[in-house]
Amino acid sequence: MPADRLRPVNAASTAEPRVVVGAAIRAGREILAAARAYPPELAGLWEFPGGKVEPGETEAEALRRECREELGVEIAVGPRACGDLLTGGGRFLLRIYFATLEGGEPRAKEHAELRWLAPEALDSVPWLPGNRPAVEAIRESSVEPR
Ligand SMILES: Nc1nc2c([nH]c(=O)n2[C@H]2C[C@H](O)[C@@H](COP(=O)(O)OP(=O)(O)OP(=O)(O)O)O2)c(=O)[nH]1
Repeated sequence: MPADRLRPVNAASTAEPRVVVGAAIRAGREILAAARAYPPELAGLWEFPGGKVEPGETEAEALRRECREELGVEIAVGPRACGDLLTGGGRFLLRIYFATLEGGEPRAKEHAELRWLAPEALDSVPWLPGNRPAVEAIRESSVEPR
C-alpha cells in the first residue's frame, strides 16, 4: 500500500495538542482579563494573557515572555489555577497559572482591551469557551473562608 494511504485522514485531529499557557494575574481581589484583538473569529472574546510554549522553553518562561510581549510587564509565576483544559477543537492543552506583577503596569500592546475583574465580576465579559472551567476555579478560589 502506498505510504500516503496510511496517513491519517485528518492529521490535525490526531496530532499531539500544543501546550498554551495563560497567566491569571492577581492584584488584591482582582484578576486581569484581556480581550483578543485577533483572529477575527476570536476577536472580542476574553482570555488570560499568554500563548504557545516554544520548544526548549519552560511553561513559566513562556508565561514571562508572553506577558513582557503582550503587556509590557514582569510577572512572578505562581501555582496552577486549575487542571489541564483541552481547547480549540483538541488542538491546544491550556494551562492557567496564577501570577503576580513584579514590574510595570499592564498595557494592551496586542489585546483590544484589558480589565481588572473582581470575583463577582468574572462573568461580566464573554470568555473564550475553553476558559470557563478556569474562570469557575478562580472564582471558587477567591471565596473568603468564613
Ligand atoms: N493566550 C491564551 N490563549 C488561549 C486562552 N484560552 C484559549 O482557548 N486560548 C487559545 C486561543 C488560541 O487559539 C490558542 C493559542 O493562543 P495564542 O494565539 O495567544 O498563542 P500565541 O500568542 O503563541 O500566538 P501566535 O504567536 O502563534 O500567533 O489558545 C487563554 O486564556 N490565553
